[in-house]
Amino acid sequence: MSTIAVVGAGKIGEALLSGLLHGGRPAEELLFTERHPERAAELTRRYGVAAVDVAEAAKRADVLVVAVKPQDIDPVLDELAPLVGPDSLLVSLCAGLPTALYERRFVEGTPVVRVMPNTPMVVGAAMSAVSPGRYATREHVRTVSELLSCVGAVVEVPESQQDAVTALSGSGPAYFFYLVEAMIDAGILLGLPRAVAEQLIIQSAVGAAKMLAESDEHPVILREAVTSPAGTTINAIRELEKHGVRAALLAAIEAARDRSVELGKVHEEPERH
Ligand SMILES: NC(=O)C1=CN([C@@H]2O[C@H](COP(=O)(O)OP(=O)(O)OC[C@H]3O[C@@H](n4cnc5c(N)ncnc54)[C@H](OP(=O)(O)O)[C@@H]3O)[C@@H](O)[C@H]2O)C=CC1
Ligand SMILES: O=C(O)[C@@H]1CCC=N1
Repeated sequence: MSTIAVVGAGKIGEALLSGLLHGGRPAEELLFTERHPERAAELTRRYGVAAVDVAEAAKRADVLVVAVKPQDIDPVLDELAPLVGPDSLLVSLCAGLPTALYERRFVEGTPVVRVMPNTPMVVGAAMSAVSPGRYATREHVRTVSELLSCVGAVVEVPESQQDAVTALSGSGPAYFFYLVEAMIDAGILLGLPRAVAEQLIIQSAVGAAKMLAESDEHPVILREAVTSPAGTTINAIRELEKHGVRAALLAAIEAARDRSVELGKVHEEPERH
């Protein structure tokens, strides 16, 4: 039995707890820390997982998952520093923060694995990318990858690619939700009842995602199969091109990557003496 503690059970921390429970991990093997007692009580009621303080989390957990906002990391590092060491295993889900930041603040040799997951972990369909820090061994990477494989797919990438991964799959679900939201609005514009528009678009999204995942065809081929000569789809595609939607996506994802880099830079600090 191994215990996993999530430090900061907000959106992604809760998604991880919920996904692990959904994947069959017993509640007794999970812990979390939260700074608002009402939020902690609500999560314990909802999931049957115990809320503890950071000291207890560090003492009892085999894997400590840090899931606070990058802007909130400093006090968490200060709290964790005297409690962790080479026998611990730290997992950071924080966008932009390099493993080197943790390594600088912790006892030398403390293993850290950087992970960029995404919220579909609540339904066992996450995409998580893992990168070992300087002191993380293959065994540490295996432990973290096995843990995450209970809540979706896992890929290992060099840490230098994590800002791009964050922009692509970390934020990725938001782009799809945004697209779905806009397409539902289009249904309203065309006079459909909202409930009908929602059903049409969500089922089309699920169907398209299933085809992307299950067929061997490239997305271009799948799109071409919908685009009949002189038909309806090509008229829509022409408008998408005219409005620069492809360029907008490239720029949007580049901006997300830049923000991830920036979040890491804010924490680029000189060695503490
Ligand atoms: N949301 C997402 O889809 C993804 C998020 N991430 C990363 O996960 C991290 C969390 O993001 P997200 O879940 O969206 O953010 P949230 O703000 O929802 O969650 C962060 C949680 O940490 C709590 N917290 C802050 N400081 C402490 C502390 N000292 N001790 C205990 N708990 C604390 C916050 O409490 P409070 O409410 O008081 O602030 C909050 O509940 C970020 O670093 C983000 O980059 C990574 C991949 C995807
Ligand atoms: O928006 C964010 O900063 C986080 C990281 C990836 C997804 N959500």
